[in-house]
Amino acid sequence: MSVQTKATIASFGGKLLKLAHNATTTNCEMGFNLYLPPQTTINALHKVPLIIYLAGLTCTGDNGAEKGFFQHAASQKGIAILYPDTSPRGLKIEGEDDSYDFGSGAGFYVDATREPWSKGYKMYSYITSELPKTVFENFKEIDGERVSIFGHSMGGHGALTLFLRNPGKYKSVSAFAPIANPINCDWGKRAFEGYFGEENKEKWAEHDATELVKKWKGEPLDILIDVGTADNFYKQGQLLPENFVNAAEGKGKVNVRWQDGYDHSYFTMATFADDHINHAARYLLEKA
Ligand SMILES: N[C@@H](CCC(=O)N[C@@H](CS)C(=O)NCC(=O)O)C(=O)O
Repeated sequence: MSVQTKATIASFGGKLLKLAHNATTTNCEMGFNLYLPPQTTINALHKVPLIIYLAGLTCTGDNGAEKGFFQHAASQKGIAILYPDTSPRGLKIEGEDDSYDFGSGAGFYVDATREPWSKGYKMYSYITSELPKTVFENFKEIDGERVSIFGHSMGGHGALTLFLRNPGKYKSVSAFAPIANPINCDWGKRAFEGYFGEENKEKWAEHDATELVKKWKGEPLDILIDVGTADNFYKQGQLLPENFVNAAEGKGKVNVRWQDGYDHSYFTMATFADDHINHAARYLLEKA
């Protein structure tokens, strides 16, 4: 599985690589970004852990890499960052590019079971399996045994659900403004109806962080979540973090920090980026 390098950009002493590969799960070429911290160039034998950043609606792998400021702390800690795209592109499915919250840019990190989306909208398999396998094969400086995950909005939903569905696969999880209970908000209902079908409510629950956390039987949780008090999507009831916190009662620590005056944008993420990388670093470096 070869990877094509489109650009190499110096960033915080390391390298941000703009890459692409032909993915079989999503049936198209997928672009992604990979940040290699300075530790990998200083000593090629030094293996670094990886954190996967899942972006939100309308995003590609570029948004987090260019506006999240995650490379700052990652370069200090010696952590690589993988920035995937949020959906397949150009599958020529009717209506694919018509709305910002469904289809391209809105894969919701699920494997669609409903036609025609089931042809390539397999972002769950792509993120949990095909993409990391490709990265570990092509970049030997990354330690495939030490991987964490985090994300924003739709990507926060992705990070929480991938972590909760795969106990032990990821060393830690955190999120900015996650869609924490998609089966009960408009964004989630639209996506799950489209990708799974209206009738398939069991499948909906399998990809809902609030439903999943109720069933959690793994290690005590330690989840960091930032939500801005000026986040319009929170105010519209798209995020529902309180439902997640209530459902996680007795399962460990869910630290929701209400950030006064902050909105849904990348300014919020850039501001608290270091905290999320440091949260992951505790599990990827100190407890590993
Ligand atoms: N276009 C949508 C908003 C979409 C949106 O805010 N997307 C967030 C993730 S949910 C984002 O990160 N956008 C890209 C950016 O800010 O760089 C609207 O106008 O309501």
